[in-house]
Amino acid sequence: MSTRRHTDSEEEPATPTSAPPPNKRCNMEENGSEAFIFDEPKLSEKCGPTMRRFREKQVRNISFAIPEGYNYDKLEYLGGGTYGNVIKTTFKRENGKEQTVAIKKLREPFHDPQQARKIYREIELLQLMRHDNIICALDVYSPNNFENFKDIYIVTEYAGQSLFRVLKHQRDRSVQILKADHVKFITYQLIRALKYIHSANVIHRDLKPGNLALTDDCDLTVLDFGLARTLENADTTLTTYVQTRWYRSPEVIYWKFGSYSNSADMWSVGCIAAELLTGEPLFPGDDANLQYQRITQLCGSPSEDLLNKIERDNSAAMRQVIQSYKQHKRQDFKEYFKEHRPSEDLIDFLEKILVLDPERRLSVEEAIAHPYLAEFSLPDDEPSAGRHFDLNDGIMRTGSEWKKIIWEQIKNFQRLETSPKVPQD
Ligand SMILES: Nc1ncnc2c1ncn2[C@@H]1O[C@H](COP(=O)(O)OP(=O)(O)OP(=O)(O)O)[C@@H](O)[C@H]1O
Repeated sequence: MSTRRHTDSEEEPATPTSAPPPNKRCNMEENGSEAFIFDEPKLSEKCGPTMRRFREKQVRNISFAIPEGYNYDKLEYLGGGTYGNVIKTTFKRENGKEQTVAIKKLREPFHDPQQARKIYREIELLQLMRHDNIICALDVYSPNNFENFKDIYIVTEYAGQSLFRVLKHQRDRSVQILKADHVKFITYQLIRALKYIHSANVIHRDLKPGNLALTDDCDLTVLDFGLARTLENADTTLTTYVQTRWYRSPEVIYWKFGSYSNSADMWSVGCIAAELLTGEPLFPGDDANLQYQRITQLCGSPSEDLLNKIERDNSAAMRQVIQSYKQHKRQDFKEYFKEHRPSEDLIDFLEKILVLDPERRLSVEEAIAHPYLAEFSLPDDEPSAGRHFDLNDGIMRTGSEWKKIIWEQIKNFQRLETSPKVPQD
């Protein structure tokens, strides 16, 4: 049984209370956040794409529409990012069991066609992805009618504390919550999820601790597909804003490299695994230049071979710019990380992922077979998607076209057995 406490979200730690394996479990205490208790608000008339009733609730001055059937008494604020605000609540499943969920209210979903397309992708992927370590949508709704369609809510299973908060708590309190076995188990689950994601021909593009959640048992879930795209998509103008910079690969920040490939996600895995080991972000550059310096100080400046590839895929001018930066030799990883006493396997794993040339970086298939993860790896239980996901979102569409498409997407949302039932009269 987990020991859940409910206190302020900034203060509360997630603390593993027991050693992880042999059964691949690591107890983590998980916190709640602020609880908001209100007078009972009225149920609306039936409205929205699926004709449901809602109650309006304020959380941190943000108005949330809570569908009939959900618990609206106690809403906890989980956080807000670029694309929305998230609260936690529950609903009763058909079997009477309480399901804890995260409800994300998207911020200005129809601000522009690009934003609308991101939302479309996210809702599609949240229905297509079916994997233990990947979040899936239980419900999607809007309380608006088509004429004033502006608010979209996505409901996912509550997946636990964000890894960002666990790491922040470690730093703030100077405690070590994540021990070597936790680091390995978290990394394994991340790679297991990525194997599925890449096999579907999807790149996540925004892997970072804030997009990973951990349960009390140290089960990891990849959240948030807002920036993901398929490799087949014609939209190949890949801008550098796509990922939080600290976890972004050098080929994404500094030079275009062939087409943007899923090895960029592997770079993020390397940064996350190193941060799990040390407790500190690996390349926390305040700007793109400082970021580049930090990367090359550890991983070395581009080799002649890589420079040739950069020139081939970009221009001679780009090569010159890169050569004009201060040149660094690759450091000895064993020496660099020695105070954290990593295993030889972990050092080898990091060495093979934190490689500037994406063509030489470990692929997800190679990573899952690496000796570092052998303790957890069960090849028969590491599913692939079995097909490429085609999002059919490469066509340029206007804002109002996206509005119609997303309205239909919500109307036709594929409910799961664990989804809340829409009350019928
Ligand atoms: N299903 C979920 N289970 C648990 N926590 C969640 C879930 N979905 C979102 N969260 C948490 O809610 C918070 C806000 O999420 P959101 O995706 O809006 O922002 P973010 O990922 O922090 O930032 P950004 O979107 O700018 O990258 C995060 O701390 C995230 O971990």
